[in-house]
Amino acid sequence: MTSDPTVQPVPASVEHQVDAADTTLHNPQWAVLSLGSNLGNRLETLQGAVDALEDTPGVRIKAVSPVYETEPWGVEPGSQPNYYNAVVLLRTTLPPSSLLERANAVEEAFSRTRTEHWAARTLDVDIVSYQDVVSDDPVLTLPHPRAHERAFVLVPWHDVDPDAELPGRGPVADLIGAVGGAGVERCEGVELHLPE
Ligand SMILES: Nc1ncnc2c1ncn2[C@@H]1O[C@H](COP(=O)(O)OP(=O)(O)OP(=O)(O)O)[C@@H](O)[C@H]1O
Ligand SMILES: Nc1nc2c(c(=O)[nH]1)N=C(CO)CN2
Repeated sequence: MTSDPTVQPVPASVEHQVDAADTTLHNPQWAVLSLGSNLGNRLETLQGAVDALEDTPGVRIKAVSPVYETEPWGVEPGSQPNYYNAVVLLRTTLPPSSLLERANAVEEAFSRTRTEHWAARTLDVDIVSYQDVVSDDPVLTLPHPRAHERAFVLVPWHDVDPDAELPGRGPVADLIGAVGGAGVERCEGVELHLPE
């Protein structure tokens, strides 16, 4: 025990937070991100997003999926251009909130503007899952609350991790069986690359 009167006792809640951050720092966690673009040069934008994510301290991309051309989900058919979609698997020492901040910063770097819900966009970066974390916080819901019904997420994820499971929802392969693969076409001859 210190007798220094300027030293205040650290509340147990803060100690737990510091311990949790320390554990994350020494134990990189798996996260799955979904990338989408349906405005501008879609391929260039997705490649730029991969590069920017890989350039993030505390983030290492382990796999990048094939690129799919996909029909816009959740909006009137024909009301928006088709998307290019892909999924990246990464290991990260960032906590989920910092990974979301970085994802939002990468979107903004590609001139993403927020207009109405599910509007066309230059770039969308969603956190599909972060290890086995389950949270209903609206600022960061984990896993992503609509991932299980989106073939444009499930199909590329399954390509890079055939045994993947969506926490609370089950194997990705089974979820694909349930939603089907309609409106999701592999772009032959088009690839995203991990920076050297
Ligand atoms: N898992 C998540 N990944 C990314 N954003 C999330 C997540 N959970 C909650 N959000 C919140 O959702 C807000 C809106 O995100 P965004 O504008 O990208 O939605 P959207 O892409 O149009 O729709 P959707 O969420 O259905 O993909 C973000 O500001 C973020 O705080
Ligand atoms: N095909 C497709 N449809 C979407 C997408 C997307 O990335 N791909 N993103 C949305 C909002 O996140 C809404 N609809």
